[in-house]
Amino acid sequence: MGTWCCRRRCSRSIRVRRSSPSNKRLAVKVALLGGSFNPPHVGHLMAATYVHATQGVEAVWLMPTFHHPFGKQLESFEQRVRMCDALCQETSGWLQTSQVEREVGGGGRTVDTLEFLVARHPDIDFSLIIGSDILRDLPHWKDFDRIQQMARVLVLYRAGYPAPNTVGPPLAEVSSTQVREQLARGMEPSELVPAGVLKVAREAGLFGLAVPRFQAE
Ligand SMILES: Nc1ncnc2c1ncn2[C@@H]1O[C@H](COP(=O)(O)OP(=O)(O)OP(=O)(O)O)[C@@H](O)[C@H]1O
Ligand SMILES: O=C(O)c1ccc[n+]([C@@H]2O[C@H](COP(=O)([O-])O)[C@@H](O)[C@H]2O)c1
Repeated sequence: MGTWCCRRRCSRSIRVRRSSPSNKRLAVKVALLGGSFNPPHVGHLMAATYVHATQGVEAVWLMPTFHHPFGKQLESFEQRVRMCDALCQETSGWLQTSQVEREVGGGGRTVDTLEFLVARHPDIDFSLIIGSDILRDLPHWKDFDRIQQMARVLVLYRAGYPAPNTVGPPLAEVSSTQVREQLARGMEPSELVPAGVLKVAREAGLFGLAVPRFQAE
């Protein structure tokens, strides 16, 4: 049995078991959590952990957007990848960052990313995680029907956004917007963001944070 990694240039070289492509029952199951991750927070970690714990997937890939389809202004892709990697450090290795959206390029539409991933990894069964807040945006997504043909879509109940047919209990009431607001007010959002993620943000001076003048070697 060989090993298999989330992508050729995975930002973290964690590997999971590889299944035989000829035996669908042994296919690797991977859930994708796409997002801006500006910054990643404990809500993302809880969402990924819930899916990993209950939905029979071996890995969850965080997929930071390269070009946001709706033109959101974000910190650089590289810094968001670094923060996602720091979030992944909170797990035993089943949570990984995928930089696939940089590779796919284009308008950052999820259907295009999925087409790319399905072609690259014929031996993987993909699920797509979305929070229930996203449901209101779906009419503006490109080809959501096609997405549903390629992946099982898991709609998690994001606290504050009740909707029919969500999976699981309400998850944390936390957002990147709330984190950015706290940082802008000079607060330390240490209850919303893992310390390792905040460290990356501080060291890089993201979200208007002052870059420390002296950093330990
Ligand atoms: N607290 C949460 N509970 C459940 N799902 C979440 C939560 N936070 C984010 N998600 C889901 O994670 C995905 C990526 O979210 P995103 O990176 O845009 O974070 P966000 O907190 O919604 O950011 P922002 O406040 O900047 O809009 C989306 O599918 C979103 O619904
Ligand atoms: O495919 C689309 O048309 C589409 C439109 C808007 C958003 N998305 C994706 O939805 C995910 C969550 O988006 P957001 O705005 O909550 O960060 C992220 O992976 C986006 O690329 C996808």
